Amino acid sequence: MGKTIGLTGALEAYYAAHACREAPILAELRRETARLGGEAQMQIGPEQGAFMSLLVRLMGARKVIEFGTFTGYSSLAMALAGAGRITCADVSKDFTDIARRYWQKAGVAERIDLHLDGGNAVIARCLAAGEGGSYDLAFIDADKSGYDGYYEGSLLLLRPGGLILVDNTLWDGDVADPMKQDADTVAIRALNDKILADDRVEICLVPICDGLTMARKIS
Ligand SMILES: C[S@@+](CC[C@H](N)C(=O)[O-])C[C@H]1O[C@@H](n2cnc3c(N)ncnc32)[C@H](O)[C@@H]1O
Repeated sequence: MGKTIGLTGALEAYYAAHACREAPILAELRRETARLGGEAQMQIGPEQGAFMSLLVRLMGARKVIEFGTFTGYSSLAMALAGAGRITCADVSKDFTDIARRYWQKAGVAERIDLHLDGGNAVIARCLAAGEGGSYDLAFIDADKSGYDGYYEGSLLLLRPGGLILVDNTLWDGDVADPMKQDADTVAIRALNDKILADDRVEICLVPICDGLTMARKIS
């Protein structure tokens, strides 16, 4: 067995109470997003937001691209951590209207470029604008069938030493259940296998929230 502790019951509650301090504006966005109902479960957890904020700060990440913005939690967390320019791709105006409101409220809106478009179109636009090799960090959290394309696009957009974060790589446990053969699970499993064998990156799959894979572009 591995060494990663399972979080259930009292320990899970203890972890939730001690994992991080959530900024008031992020907590407010979490409360507003919860009012959407079931869709709110798409939002990253506060501990993941804190982890990503630390990574942005530790790397001094200035230029970030995000696939899947939803109501803006991850982008807001990274902007508050000092990311200087965040390119966001999302296809939903309704969800990202909420994000825009919170970016304004937090005073970071001028540092975020939202493209209301699919992730692949945004990659193509960034590459056509000569931005290949210029990003510090990419966060992949959009449609699961698109993950492989966003991963390959991120490798083109990142500088050597840049970091890709791939969300949901444990997919609620379904990746380890051979009975689960739906398209999203199959896509995530395939990408996990590919990243594990990919010598373009150094990796660690961190079992935070729904699983977050860190892949550092080597050269
Ligand atoms: C899991 S949510 C993102 C959560 C967000 N990172 C956060 O912290 O709250 C996934 C988002 O991907 C968006 N999406 C779906 N298909 C997409 C596509 N082809 N390109 C870009 N975004 C897409 C959805 O509209 C949704 O807002």
